[in-house]
Amino acid sequence: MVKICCIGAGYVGGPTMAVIALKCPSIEVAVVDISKSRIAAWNSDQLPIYEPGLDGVVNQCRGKNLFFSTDVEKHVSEADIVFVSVNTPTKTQGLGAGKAADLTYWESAARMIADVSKSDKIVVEKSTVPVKTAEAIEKILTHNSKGIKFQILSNPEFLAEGTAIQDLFKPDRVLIGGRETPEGQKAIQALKDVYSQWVPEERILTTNLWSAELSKLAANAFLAQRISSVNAMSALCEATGANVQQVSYSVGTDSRIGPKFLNASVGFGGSCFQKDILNLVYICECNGLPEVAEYWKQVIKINDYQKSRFVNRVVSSMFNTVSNKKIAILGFAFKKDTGDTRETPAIDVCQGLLGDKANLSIYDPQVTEDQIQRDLSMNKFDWDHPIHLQPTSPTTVKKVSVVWDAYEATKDAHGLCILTEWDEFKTLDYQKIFDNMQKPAFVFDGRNVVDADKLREIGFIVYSIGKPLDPWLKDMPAVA
Ligand SMILES: NC(=O)C1=CN([C@@H]2O[C@H](COP(=O)(O)OP(=O)(O)OC[C@H]3O[C@@H](n4cnc5c(N)ncnc54)[C@H](O)[C@@H]3O)[C@@H](O)[C@H]2O)C=CC1
Ligand SMILES: O=C(O)[C@H]1O[C@H](OP(=O)(O)OP(=O)(O)OC[C@H]2O[C@@H](n3ccc(=O)[nH]c3=O)[C@H](O)[C@@H]2O)[C@H](O)[C@@H](O)[C@@H]1O
Repeated sequence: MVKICCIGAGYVGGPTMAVIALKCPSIEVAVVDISKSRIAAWNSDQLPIYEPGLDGVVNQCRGKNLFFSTDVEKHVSEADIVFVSVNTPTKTQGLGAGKAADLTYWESAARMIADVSKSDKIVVEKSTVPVKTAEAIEKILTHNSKGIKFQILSNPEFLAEGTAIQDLFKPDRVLIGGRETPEGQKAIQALKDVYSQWVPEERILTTNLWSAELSKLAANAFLAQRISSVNAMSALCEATGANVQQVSYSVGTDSRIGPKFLNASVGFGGSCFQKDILNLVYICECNGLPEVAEYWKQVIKINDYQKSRFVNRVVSSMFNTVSNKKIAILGFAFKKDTGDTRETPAIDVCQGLLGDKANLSIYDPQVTEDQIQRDLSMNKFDWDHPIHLQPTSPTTVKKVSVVWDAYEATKDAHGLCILTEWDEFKTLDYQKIFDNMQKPAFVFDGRNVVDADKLREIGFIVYSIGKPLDPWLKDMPAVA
């Protein structure tokens, strides 16, 4: 029986391995992690991450051919294929701080693999890593190998949170990069044999190592660039009276451009887009390509601009001050159908409003009070380290309350901001909300989820990102 071990039981390691176990009953899959609480949660009814459909997959395989364990060394030493899906955060100190990937966790995993291995292994990069990481890993493994042979493969993951299970069941493609030697090709074939249990042959792409590593950074950069492009247009739409949804639709019907990923928003979030683009920028700089680095940096600059533009709009509309005004925040996760708050635009928007002395009342159906308080008090990039290494008791932000209901959040509020596109925000009783708010009552829709015309009929002053402005808002320009 082929044995797979995955180091890192996070958003990628957990769902990916659960699907491999489900689709390949003849393979034994162990997912290991240094975080005891995470593994305990994977072994309980309350999984550590919220992902539609994940419970069902885990329940079908756990205890049969899918195991979660903190016994990292035992499972690595027994495995034929070792996936590494650990954190690759942005460096916060030293050379390349604020841009380069911090490979501390990767390196310690590689050293441990070399230490405990007693048989030949295929080591698979599942984490997103800088180009040429495989070469560094190869060096660590071969210098410490005691004669054992390792083949390194790059097999980046393209799943998106909230749709992880369907993305894994029906991926657009699976990408496997390996050495162009007979041993490298044999390793590629071994991994192909795993995926081909459920992924059509033509969707399994094979390349050299560096193309696979770079393709992952490139794919995320292209996706994020689309959002920054449409968000840049949203600012121009507001200035000219165009409607960004109509513009996106018109642009996206060109088959060369395509309709997906053109929704204007308060900004993109998530653990990877910013981190991976910064990483790409750093690689370009290291390779003497400052113009290319500058090009990709703009994607992040526009994203930051979009978030601060939103905050300025809120403040300027409300007579240029939100000091001691209650502002309701609906949605804190970085997108709907996940409880993940890593790099969520809500953090920057909330911090911007707190900077103007607002009182915030926050509601998100999947994010806990503890998580929100941690996010609002944590230093940039600290969130991307294993949970047990993060600050344990961050200070509570006093002007923030977290409630479990949208009606409670909006009661007596002067304004409400929609920051995540949760479906339930479309069908709230906005008449009831209006009746219980201070007047004039404002809605700032950062995701274009509400029917602005209906809300205006009720009496709200409505701002919808990228849409023609209410006369009220036109008279109050948001100048920083
Ligand atoms: N979250 C996502 O949707 C996607 C993430 N990625 C990439 O996958 C990688 C992992 O991301 P996530 O799963 O989101 O991170 P995560 O933080 O959810 O999980 C990483 C896990 O690795 C564990 N870990 C760290 N060092 C370890 C070690 N030496 N031994 C054992 N366990 C260790 C941590 O405790 C943590 O549970 C990153 O490189 C990320 O860029 C790629 C595609 C999608
Ligand atoms: O490497 C990764 O981590 C993953 O990053 C993204 O996945 P994810 O961040 O989970 O979610 P997305 O659906 O891409 O959304 C990212 C952010 O962009 C925003 N977004 C997305 C689409 C859009 O049209 N407009 C928009 O503002 C979302 O609200 C969210 O804040 C990619 O879509 C995945 O392919 C990739 O594997």
